[in-house]
Amino acid sequence: VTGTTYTGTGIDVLGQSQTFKTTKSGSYYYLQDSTRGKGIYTYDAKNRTTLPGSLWADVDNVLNTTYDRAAVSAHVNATKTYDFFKNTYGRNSYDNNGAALNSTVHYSRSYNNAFWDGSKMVYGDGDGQTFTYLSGALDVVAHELSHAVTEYTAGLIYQNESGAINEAVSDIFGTVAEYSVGSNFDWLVGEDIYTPGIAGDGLRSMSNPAANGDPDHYSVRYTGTQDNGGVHINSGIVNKAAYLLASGGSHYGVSVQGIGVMEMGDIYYRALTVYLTPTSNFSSLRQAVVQSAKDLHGATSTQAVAAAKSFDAVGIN
Ligand SMILES: Cc1cccc(C(=O)O)c1OC(=O)C1CC1
Ligand SMILES: [Ca+2]
Ligand SMILES: [Zn+2]
Repeated sequence: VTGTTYTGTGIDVLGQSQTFKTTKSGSYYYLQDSTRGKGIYTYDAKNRTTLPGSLWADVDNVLNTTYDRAAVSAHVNATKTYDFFKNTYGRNSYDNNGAALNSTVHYSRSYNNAFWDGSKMVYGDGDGQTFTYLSGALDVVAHELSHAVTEYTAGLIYQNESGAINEAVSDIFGTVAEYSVGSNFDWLVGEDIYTPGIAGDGLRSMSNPAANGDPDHYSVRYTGTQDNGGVHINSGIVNKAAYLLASGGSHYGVSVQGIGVMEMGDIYYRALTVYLTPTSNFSSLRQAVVQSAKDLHGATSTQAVAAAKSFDAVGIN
């Protein structure tokens, strides 16, 4: 809408008070932040499946109802993710040209899912057991937006090894975003909105993929056809390598020197945007990450050595 920028207030899915940019037009305040790129827009699907739904309109710029929470989280977490990519990597939205960030919440009924549909992020409410409102987690929002970044850069095909890299890239930047601009950092994915009745678990674990039954070494990779050839399963192998590169540790008898979360993120961002292609497999990912570490830190740097070791530790040559 065309209007005037205001600062709205509200409560998010996690019960935290938030402020965010809104646009007043006529007698409504809309969840439209016109201060970032071509804008951040949050829509309401009203528990149906027609997309994008209607731009979220509020009468008093105060979003404190239970129904409002999913929208507050989607808008705030999209804002935080926009700022993360801009401030950390100099990337202006997913297309690096300020593309509008569109999110839809209250999609369908009890929908245990979140996805990037090629032009917008879509979040279900969850069924209250397996998931609560999926926009409530920064690492989930950044995961979904990272799918868009991947589409505009490496274009990793969403199946088999290239698809597992696509998924791991989203888990990696979801976690780096949580470390950089979020709160309660951990190596779990989606912990803030997964099984609200159970503490300490996540949809996936990057530090210990096996905790969720996912592989943490190439020798135990999934080779079946489910999940587009295991894109959310074999991502555990790459997630483990990224975790080891950031935090260090010993795995399958291989010791890795940790270089920190942000330096790991910088290396994977360069690999994604400079070297990876739609058909990259795990072996080409190793080459891309090691080369990126050399580009950024030097051929014989600690970072380059650790990058190679992190792939040795998960059996990728
Ligand atoms: C919950 C869910 C189901 C299916 C696909 C995805 C997907 O976006 O790949 C998905 O969202 C996530 O994985 C986010 C990180 C928690
Ligand atoms: Ca997390
Ligand atoms: Zn994903």
